Amino acid sequence: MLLNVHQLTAGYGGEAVIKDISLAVKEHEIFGIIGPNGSGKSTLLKCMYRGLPAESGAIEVEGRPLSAFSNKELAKRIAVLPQHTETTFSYTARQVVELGRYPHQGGWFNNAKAEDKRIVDEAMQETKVEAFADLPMETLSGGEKQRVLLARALAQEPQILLLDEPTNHLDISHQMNLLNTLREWTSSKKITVVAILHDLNMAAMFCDRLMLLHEGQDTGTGKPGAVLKKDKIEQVYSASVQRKSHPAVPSPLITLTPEPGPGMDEAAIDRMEVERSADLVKITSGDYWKTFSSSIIGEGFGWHKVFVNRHVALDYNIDDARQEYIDYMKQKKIDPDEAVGMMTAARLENGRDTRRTIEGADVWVMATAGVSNALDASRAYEQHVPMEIGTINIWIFIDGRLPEAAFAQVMMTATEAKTRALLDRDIKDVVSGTMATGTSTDSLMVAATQKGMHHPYGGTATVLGRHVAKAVYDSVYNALEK
Ligand SMILES: Nc1ncnc2c1ncn2[C@@H]1O[C@H](COP(=O)(O)OP(=O)(O)OP(=O)(O)O)[C@@H](O)[C@H]1O
Repeated sequence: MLLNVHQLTAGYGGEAVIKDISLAVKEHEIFGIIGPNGSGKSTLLKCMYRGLPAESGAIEVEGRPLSAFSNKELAKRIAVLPQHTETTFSYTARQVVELGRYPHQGGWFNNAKAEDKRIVDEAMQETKVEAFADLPMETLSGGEKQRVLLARALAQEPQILLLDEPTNHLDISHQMNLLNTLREWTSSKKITVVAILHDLNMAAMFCDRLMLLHEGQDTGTGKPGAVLKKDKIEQVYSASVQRKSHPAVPSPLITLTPEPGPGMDEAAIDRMEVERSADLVKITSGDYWKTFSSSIIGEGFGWHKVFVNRHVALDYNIDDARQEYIDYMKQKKIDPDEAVGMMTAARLENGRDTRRTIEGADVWVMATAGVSNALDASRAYEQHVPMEIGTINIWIFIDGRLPEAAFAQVMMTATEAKTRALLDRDIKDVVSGTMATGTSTDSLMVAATQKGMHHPYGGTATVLGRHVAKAVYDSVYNALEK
């Protein structure tokens, strides 16, 4: 282990701020320290660079006690980016970076050698601060200063970089750049990073391991996914959070949940406004519904309050259908960010809806069903039918609270019920002649108020699932009558 901390207790004026902390940082890893304000993160980091003596316990670098290193020896191994840096003299940015070479020099920096110059240049390039080289530090912005100080730490060519909130003052793009650069340096420059980070999501994405401090104690060290547990974060930070997966990388994503505002009133479904014409069916709600949808607009999970099913010609074929739909919505004075939008070539007036309010479930289903391109899913691989907007579009509104898994279960339940309606209406695959299970362009949306009755599951074994299934079956079956 490169850096070992054994049962460290330290603080100020005889009062322990961090208690019995042990950790071992491996070579070339990024080790993150997280925790609320005042939990002792900076105090722990200070001990690691000998900025604060330990009351008890020990710290070793390369197996040697920290106290055994001369200042210069230590500075060749450890560079620090502290939280607050006051520069009393007026240095230019370049002079500040040159200070980083001090531990490697025989004397002061006026005898800087070519090698030092090269390293300073490189550090300034890496942190993109060459443009401010000759400007006095005090004229730089907070983020620019931060990058110059990082260049100084880098110019020190340390094995270990200790960073106290390195992303402080940096905008999101520079935060991302810095953390990407640090990750890259762990392999290209073989450095090891210990960083205090406030942004839990950045910490999760960039750190190999995290330590979560709470009131000076380690609440657990490990991989980000293991440390950033919802219950633990809520307890340590006294905040209500949601934990999800990052949509693009395998990393947890922690989001704050604000105190609930004035919620939806009772009978949310009854208060929705329905507008019907040959061109569109539009349902408007005063409140946002949590939606899970396969639609062209408002797809995936989201929160929406306008629901549009739009009629298009059977030969509708536009390259950028999404953009065309957005333009259509704008023309109709509908905000596409607030809307779920589907399209169909089926006649909207043949659409059917079913309301079921029994056994505590309150479900409303609307379906339009065109079956010109009905097909048997098990035979679809044989077919080369051009995609038409035939389409069975189904909307399911639920006045209740559902976890995300229940949204997926409701989708399955609804799909099964839809298929049964097609079988009972004797709808055939237009190519194979076998029984159709759907059409090639069906769409489905589940919307829930996320208030009131809790429905943990949405399968057909549940009250919710049974009523969704029946309402979908009836709506699709009756819509197919025409
Ligand atoms: N020089 C000091 N003298 C006395 N008390 C101090 C000193 N520095 C910090 N403390 C106290 O030690 C506790 C931990 O502070 P520390 O700076 O280590 O917390 P932190 O987790 O880094 O907080 P933050 O997220 O706010 O930066 C705080 O209660 C703080 O007031």
